[in-house]
Amino acid sequence: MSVLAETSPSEMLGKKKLHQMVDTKSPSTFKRLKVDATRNFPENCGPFVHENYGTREIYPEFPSATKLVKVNATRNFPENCGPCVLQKKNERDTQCSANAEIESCSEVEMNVVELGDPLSVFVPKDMQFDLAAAGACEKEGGDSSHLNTSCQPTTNGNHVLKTKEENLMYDDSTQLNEVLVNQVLQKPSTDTGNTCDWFIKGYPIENGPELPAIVSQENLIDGRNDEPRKETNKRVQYKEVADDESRSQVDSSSCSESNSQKSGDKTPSAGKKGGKGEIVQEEAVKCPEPLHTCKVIFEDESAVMKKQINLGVSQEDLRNSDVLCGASGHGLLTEYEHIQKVKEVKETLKLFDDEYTKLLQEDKAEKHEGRSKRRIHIEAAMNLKKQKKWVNCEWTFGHVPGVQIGDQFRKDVASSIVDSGRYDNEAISSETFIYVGQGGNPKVSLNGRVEGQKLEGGNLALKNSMDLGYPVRVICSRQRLNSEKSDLRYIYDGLYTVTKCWEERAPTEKYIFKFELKRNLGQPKLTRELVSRPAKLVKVNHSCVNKATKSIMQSEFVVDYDVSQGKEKIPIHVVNAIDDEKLPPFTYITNMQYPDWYYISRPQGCNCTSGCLDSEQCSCASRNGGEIPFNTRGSIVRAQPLVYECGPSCKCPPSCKNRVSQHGPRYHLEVFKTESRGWGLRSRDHVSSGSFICEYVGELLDEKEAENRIDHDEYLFDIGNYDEEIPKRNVARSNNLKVESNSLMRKDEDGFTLDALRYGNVGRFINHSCSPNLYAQNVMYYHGDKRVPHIMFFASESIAPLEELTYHYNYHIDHVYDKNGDVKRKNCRCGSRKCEGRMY
Ligand SMILES: C[S@@+](CC[C@H](N)C(=O)[O-])C[C@H]1O[C@@H](n2cnc3c(N)ncnc32)[C@H](O)[C@@H]1O
Repeated sequence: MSVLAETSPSEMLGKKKLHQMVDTKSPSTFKRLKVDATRNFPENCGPFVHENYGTREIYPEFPSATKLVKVNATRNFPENCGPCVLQKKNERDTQCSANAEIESCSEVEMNVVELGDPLSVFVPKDMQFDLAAAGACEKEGGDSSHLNTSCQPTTNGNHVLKTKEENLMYDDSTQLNEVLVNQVLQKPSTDTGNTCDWFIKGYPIENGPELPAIVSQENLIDGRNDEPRKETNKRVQYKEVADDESRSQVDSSSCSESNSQKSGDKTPSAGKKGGKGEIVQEEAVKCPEPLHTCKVIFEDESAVMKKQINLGVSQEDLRNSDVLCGASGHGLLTEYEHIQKVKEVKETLKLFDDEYTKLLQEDKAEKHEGRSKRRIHIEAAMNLKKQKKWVNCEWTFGHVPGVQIGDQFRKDVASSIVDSGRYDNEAISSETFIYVGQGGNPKVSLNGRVEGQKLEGGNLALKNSMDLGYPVRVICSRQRLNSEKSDLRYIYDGLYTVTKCWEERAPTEKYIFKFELKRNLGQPKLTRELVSRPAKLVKVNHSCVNKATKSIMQSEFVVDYDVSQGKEKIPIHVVNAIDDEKLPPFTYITNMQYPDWYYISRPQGCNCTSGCLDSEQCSCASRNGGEIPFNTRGSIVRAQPLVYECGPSCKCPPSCKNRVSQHGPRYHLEVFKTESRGWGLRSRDHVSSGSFICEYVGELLDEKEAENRIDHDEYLFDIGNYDEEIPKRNVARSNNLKVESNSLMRKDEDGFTLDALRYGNVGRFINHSCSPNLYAQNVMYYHGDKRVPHIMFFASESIAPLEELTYHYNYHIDHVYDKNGDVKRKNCRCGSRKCEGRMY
């Protein structure tokens, strides 16, 4: 036997194996060690812990707990407590935080979301355009301050992804691209009374009656172009839509009888069927009230339904409409909405300007008296907020509705952007620049201490934007020559995409993040009247920069785009920024490989057809002490000796909330080469505490076979060694449901081992750390043999993106032996402050 307790001489021959943690950090599985597993689960440490700035608060939602427990948030597994699970969004998660953001305008401050916060970048003046030289900003009164309070939901990744979907709203599942345009406002046209003059952008209507009075916005755009717009051969046809269906897709309450009648006039659908390749239009109703939902099905995405309404908006405004150029982040604003937004924003800017000017005068007077410390732009913004004059309070990707390229603002703009101007950004060309991440800037350090930048806050957000391909708004700053500092102007430059990001050593010797941003195509240029392009173009050789600085994120370091070869739902990249080594070969498997001799016994499943909602009735929950061990977000509530998930023998659906780890990894995991520990594993996403990471999958070996493999023991993992004891207070909740015996009756000779050397999954790359952020959880779901539980890794704390994922191997020093019975030693290189120096 490989890992031996002090006492048994017969066990002095054997191999080293990997083990789950057995100390206070996780349930015990360690063979032949006497470990009191119950001390992980004391009576006084309840479930459902909520992290909030060091105070973890029990979340009463599920199942029932009401007390507050103060826990040192930096510890993985407090001695008396299981893993801490984020249960409830904190206040910042759910509320518009524009106040706080505006108040804290000191440097680049971008709201951070756990995943994918597309954001705005402020480009400081030293790489900006010389507007004064170009004669811009001459009109004092014409410049407006901008008050665009994009209150970003500072929330978890799921929310943001959802937001993205809400904005994109393309449904690939349909044969035709289907675009749901929410809240398409339809107001009475001034010249036609209660009618809505819809038109289809740019396409000739061949099959089907003509639409009335089509004044395409695109025609207006074409008018400014010398180039004639190409005619397309796309045909527009209409699908027959039953009145009922039509009405239900628009707002039935507001579009009643007259709509259905007029749909006969306006929708040339009657009698025509939408065939393959046809555009199918399903709305074309006249509606005196705003529609709430208007369903439009297009042959392709570029056919955008628009509405021309005389709103007193000049053609100039319309020409500047970048929606028409496809530059909008989501491209789904109708002309009407856009024009409305432009008006709205302009009005708000004007109000802000007035308020700002008023306060400026007051301030000047106070300064004169030597008593002013006011931040008037914030005051002005807050005054407008009180008057409920803020606009664009929803988070949106892409352009801010109503803000057009070239718009100038007097002071700090969207809540996500704050003046910087002190970072060494570099312009590469008129379309590309290198943006330096936030933090670690000696120019802004208050205490003179300069620290390396971290992949958090705005830096993380930018990286996420890169990964997700989200557009980033860029705002440039400039100060007019010979003008006062208060006359700093910001100019909206449009959308950019983060194309690269890397880490490099700054002159301060600290590491900083750099991001390459490229201007999105199809956007109106900042014209010469507005800006002149940067005078100083600094040429940077990217590859040199990256190689010299050991970039960890460049695609050139990706040695494999999916080590799982499509077997996992989310591809797993392999990156090596250290040397030229490739990943040693192995066969990727996603399920434990059972030997022929092993009999897979089926457990008795639950009968909950509706998804184990009633944890008191579910027999799987009863095995877990009457509780579903996961919260509503699928995070494990606490470490347990054994967790029972529902499985193939259960009647509940795959979506049952008691099936978490069996669905495989949910995060973008990445195998990467470490400096001194071979390959390791990390997540490109933020991981919240209690989240499932992956299983440790390998060949199942019996004791004898494991001994045979002692010379190649790097990937051996002893399993099934644990004391199963469910805390009494939980058992008490199991009512009269049958609870299986908790006694494991484990004998040493029953030992099983997993070997992931030849066959394994991503779990085989997880290294040991003396300060781990994962723990190994025994989970049962597939079979009923408790000697062979699944080894599932869960996060024992929140983990930042790209932080290495580790667990404690739990070797006992001087108790790992080689084939000859000699003690084996291995130094630990986990690098943590608590490192014990030796792994075994
Ligand atoms: C399961 S493998 C982990 C993946 C491995 N690093 C690789 O390259 O495939 C275990 C082996 O990784 C190395 N290792 C893991 N954690 C380590 C640590 N903290 N210090 C030194 N070596 C470590 C040891 O060689 C160990 O036997």
